Amino acid sequence: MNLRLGTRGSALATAQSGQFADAVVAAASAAGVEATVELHKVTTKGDVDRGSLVGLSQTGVFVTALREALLAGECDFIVHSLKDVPTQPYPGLEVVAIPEREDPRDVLCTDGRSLEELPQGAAIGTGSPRRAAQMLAMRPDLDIRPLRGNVDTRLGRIGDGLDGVLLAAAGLNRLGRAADATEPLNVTAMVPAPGQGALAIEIRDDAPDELRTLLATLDHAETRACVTAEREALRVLDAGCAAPVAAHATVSRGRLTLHTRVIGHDGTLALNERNSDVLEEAASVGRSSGFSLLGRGAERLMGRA
Ligand SMILES: NCc1[nH]cc(CCC(=O)O)c1CC(=O)O
Repeated sequence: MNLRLGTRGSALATAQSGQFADAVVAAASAAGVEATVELHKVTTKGDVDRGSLVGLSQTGVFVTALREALLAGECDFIVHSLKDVPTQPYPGLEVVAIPEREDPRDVLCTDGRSLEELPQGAAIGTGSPRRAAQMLAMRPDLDIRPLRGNVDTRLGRIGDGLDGVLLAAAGLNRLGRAADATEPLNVTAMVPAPGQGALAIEIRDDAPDELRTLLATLDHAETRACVTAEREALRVLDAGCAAPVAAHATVSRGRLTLHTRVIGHDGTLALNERNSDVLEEAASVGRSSGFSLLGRGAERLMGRA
């Protein structure tokens, strides 16, 4: 099989697509099939826009161009950062695998100082309302500044107007920049974004069985259950990647526990919901968490009521 993997051109997208391509070749070889994977570069609107995340009118700007290239037959499959993928299904496409998740945590990157060591009023860059609000809940004195751009650009701002920046551990790890993470933030203080650290592999729904079967071997059931719960909560809350909504599921002894948090923009008010059940009920755990939060006034916190 000679396969074409559609990818964005950013360093992070290229790194994670390249790593996944290697995994596909290895999985094929383990199954006694010879496969090659060639990266096909696609430019997306999200790579061009440089505004703050909050300013984007809709979620999914990073994924639409890739999906169109896949539907047009320019490539055979695509790899997304799951947290950038809108919750509604896309006609004609199918998520065939969700590989094992990377570190789901957010990290603080500074010149070496921990969060505790940063002075009163220190300037922290993030374009994410979820990160901003939870950061302010921990340290109300911090000066949260808007920040966008690729990981390199963001790291470059440390010591250049900013004392620190907030990033996903997964992105740094995939770029081989784990050493730039000064302090990983625990998932209770800084609940991650739904799907953070996970990838979603998409094919056309008329993809050949051989390709479908090969990619499906890279699915990780536990990760799939966790992100199903997280994204179902997000879907019920009708929130996108720019909303101050956090959801993180873990699995222990066959049970899945989902922690969902909706935070007011200044971090002073938050609603938390914890639900757990067997893995098979992942979607219903997410759904009931979302509905409980709506019943408790989540819409007001999200600024919609
Ligand atoms: N919204 C940008 C984005 N989309 C995916 C990642 C990397 C982390 C992941 O794969 O979940 C990042 C960068 C970041 O949030 O620091």
